[in-house]
Amino acid sequence: MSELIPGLDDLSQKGCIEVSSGGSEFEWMKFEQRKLYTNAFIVVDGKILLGYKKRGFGVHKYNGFGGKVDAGETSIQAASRELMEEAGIESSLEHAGTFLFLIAGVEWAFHIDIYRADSYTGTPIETEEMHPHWFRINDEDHLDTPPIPFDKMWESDDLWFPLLLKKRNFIVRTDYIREGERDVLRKWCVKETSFNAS
Ligand SMILES: CNc1ncnc2c1ncn2[C@@H]1O[C@H](COP(=O)(O)OP(=O)(O)OP(=O)(O)O)[C@@H](O)[C@H]1O
Repeated sequence: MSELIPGLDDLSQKGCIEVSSGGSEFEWMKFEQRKLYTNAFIVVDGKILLGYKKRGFGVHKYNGFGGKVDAGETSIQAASRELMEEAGIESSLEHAGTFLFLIAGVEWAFHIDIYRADSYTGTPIETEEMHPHWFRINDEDHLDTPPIPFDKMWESDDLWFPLLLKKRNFIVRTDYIREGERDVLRKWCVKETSFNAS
């Protein structure tokens, strides 16, 4: 039985398989409040759509499309709204994972609901916040499309992307520190919560 991750629902961790963890020499960071965010990934025909963030938090990184959940909105409503605002597309999103992210210097914890979809309608467009690009998800197909640019993403993304791409559900906690201009991963735990791969 692996350690329960503090800050994430205990029940959802029951019977989970720990996929990876690190930074056991450090304590999990404390936090007083959490803010709800979303992050949506479209995976179609061997490719994933990521956006290059042009401004704000996580600027110059590639990521899914998402943002804060507004008052009066459910998380999935926020995820659909952000996907339209940031990429100009609509999609039927499925919940893929829950991600708790702390970073030294930010007083709240980011509680991020991660969504995925294998289809969408519309055409991805560049918006004020994001520039969309397709990346191949393996090295067997679409060799004319670049691979996922993990070196230009959050350092922890490659810990849970394999689960996202295999359609396995997961929970993740990552604690980061700031070193100068860099955000550095210090402690993490990734658990798979569903074992019914499709
Ligand atoms: C390791 N840490 C992380 N790993 C992966 N993704 C992360 C993340 N930490 C934040 N994210 C995502 O980054 C976006 C920020 O959203 P952010 O631009 O601040 O929100 P929103 O669009 O509401 O902002 P504006 O108020 O319009 O500027 C949002 O998708 C959120 O899920």
